[in-house]
Amino acid sequence: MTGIIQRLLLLSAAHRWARNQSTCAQIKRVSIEGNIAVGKSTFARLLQESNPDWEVITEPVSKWQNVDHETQSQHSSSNLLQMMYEDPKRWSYTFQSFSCLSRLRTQLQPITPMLPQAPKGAVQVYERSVYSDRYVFALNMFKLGFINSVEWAVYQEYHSFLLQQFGHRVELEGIIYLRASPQTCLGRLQKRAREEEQQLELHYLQMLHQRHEDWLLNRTTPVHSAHLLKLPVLVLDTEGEFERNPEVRVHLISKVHLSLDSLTVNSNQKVTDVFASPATGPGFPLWVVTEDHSRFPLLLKMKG
Ligand SMILES: Nc1ncnc2c1ncn2[C@@H]1O[C@H](COP(=O)(O)OP(=O)(O)OP(=O)(O)O)[C@@H](O)[C@H]1O
Ligand SMILES: Nc1nc(=O)c2ncn([C@H]3C[C@H](O)[C@@H](CO)O3)c2[nH]1
Repeated sequence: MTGIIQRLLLLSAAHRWARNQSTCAQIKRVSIEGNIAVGKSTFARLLQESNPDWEVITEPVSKWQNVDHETQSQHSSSNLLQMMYEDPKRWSYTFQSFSCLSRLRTQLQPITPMLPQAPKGAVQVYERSVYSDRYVFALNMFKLGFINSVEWAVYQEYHSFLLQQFGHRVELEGIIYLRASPQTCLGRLQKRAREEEQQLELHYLQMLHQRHEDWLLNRTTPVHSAHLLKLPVLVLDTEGEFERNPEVRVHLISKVHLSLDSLTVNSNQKVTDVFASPATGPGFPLWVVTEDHSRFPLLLKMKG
């Protein structure tokens, strides 16, 4: 009984909190998009270094390189990224299902507890998103004939369904598009020399470049949510060296700051539940769930 009363009190306090100063309304979520090897990870690292308060979430590449499975009761691990590049017709659909799932999982992760207290505003930066999964890569694999029309229909159906179900939880407030020519990306890809990418040709990067241009610049790619249509896109020219050139770096990072300042964030959500943190150790003991199923740490200043 005491438990129920405590829960009700907490819920009502959480409602007050949500009305007054919704933490979720202060978090800006952006994804960094761009061609293979354009410099997303590098730029994400530089953003993190200049904004230690931000939460930068990298692309789950290692998950794709190590898919655990059982073969005749033996534990095994396979490199799906490599399999997809070696035999795209056989593995592209499997790859897109898995990459989409892993991106969804990443975007649904609870925020780090200290993020809402970031003095200059809470920002989450994702390296790619469930959106590029569909409107760049899966679409490209379909156009190349590596995903057939049935697979494409199935992928689109569950992608739309998942996005509809998770609603605001997977929405972004903006996109940073790192833009460079496919030739430049090929040069960086060769310099990085990731083993699985050795066979990649300029033509593939040219196609991916066009998918990015159509989605983010020309806005001619049909998208399936009104939110995406309105999403602000910051285009950064990354043709030049920014890794070692501090002037270019500062210029690009200040552009990100400027555009983040102008972004509006997601609207206040009603609190529907409150729960104790499952994690041990320091952090926030209480979390709230909002009507769109998002979870946020409860930052309450309880009166008297
Ligand atoms: N502006 C730049 N100028 C020159 N080299 C760069 C620049 N940005 C990144 N690089 C180099 O290019 C290579 C690829 O960069 P990075 O791994 O950041 O690309 P990415 O976009 O994250 O790749 P992926 O699409 O595979 O995730 C790295 O060797 C990096 O050091
Ligand atoms: N087919 C396919 N679909 C995706 O959604 C996707 N996302 C990333 N990649 C490839 C690009 C880099 O080689 C490597 C790391 O970004 O993984 C993808 N490939």
